[in-house]
Amino acid sequence: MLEVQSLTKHFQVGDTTMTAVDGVSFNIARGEVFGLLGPNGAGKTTTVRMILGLLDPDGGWASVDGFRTADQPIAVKSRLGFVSASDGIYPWLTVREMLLYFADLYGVDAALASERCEHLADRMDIQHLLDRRAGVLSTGQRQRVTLVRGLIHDPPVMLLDEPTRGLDVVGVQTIFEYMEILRDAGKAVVVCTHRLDEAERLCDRFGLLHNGQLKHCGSMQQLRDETGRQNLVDIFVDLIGDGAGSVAVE
Ligand SMILES: Nc1ncnc2c1ncn2[C@@H]1O[C@H](COP(=O)(O)OP(=O)(O)OP(=O)(O)O)[C@@H](O)[C@H]1O
Repeated sequence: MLEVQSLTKHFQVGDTTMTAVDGVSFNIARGEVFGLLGPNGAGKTTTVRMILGLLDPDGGWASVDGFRTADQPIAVKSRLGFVSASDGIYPWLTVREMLLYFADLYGVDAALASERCEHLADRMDIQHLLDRRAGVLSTGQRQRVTLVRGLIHDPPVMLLDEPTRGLDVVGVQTIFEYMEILRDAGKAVVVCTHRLDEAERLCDRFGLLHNGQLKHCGSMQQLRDETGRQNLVDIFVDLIGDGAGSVAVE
């Protein structure tokens, strides 16, 4: 469903060229949750921005549901849902108005959008918030609304960038519930995070990025067999040595 092949991106930093993403390849099937993991600066966000079509790759390609980002950016965007910790909301709209507005931006038929809005509001327990102004929501309520918004156009592929950043224990639990909804719906999901403990519980397969390169890719069992280590923290410690301190393990 999501295919990433030899994606590469260089940046010019002063007089030197640095390679932020270096020939990264992976595939994600329907109903699969893939953790794109790595310490700060590993290249996670740059990879996601190339998949979304926000950044042109210097090499390689990404395709969503058979459509390549570089060739058919609109078709790709309509098939992607994106949720990030820094998502904004429209404070003067009610939650319902905002959700329907986003559905409309994606060209979803009005009757279908209303139906989806009710269904997702039920699943994510925000029915009681639909007629409130988005600007008055608490952080946790806002998070739920943002998660619903990412699904309003029913995309087959979801990208979640640091979805648990800044959330309390209830907020983190919400992400786990959301992930079940995505799995049930057969979405192909990419979760970018440096929270290895959460990733281990959330994801079916993992891609371990370091210095722009995908060093390991596979299920937890495959990674264990490949590295002889039992968990992601130990695998990363081996991979990046002293730099492992920048990977959150709490
Ligand atoms: N626009 C840019 N210009 C120059 N360098 C950049 C640019 N964007 C990213 N980089 C560099 O590319 C590397 C990868 O950055 P990226 O944001 O993809 O990492 P990340 O894995 O998402 O990190 P984090 O977990 O800290 O968000 C970093 O060294 C970063 O400084």
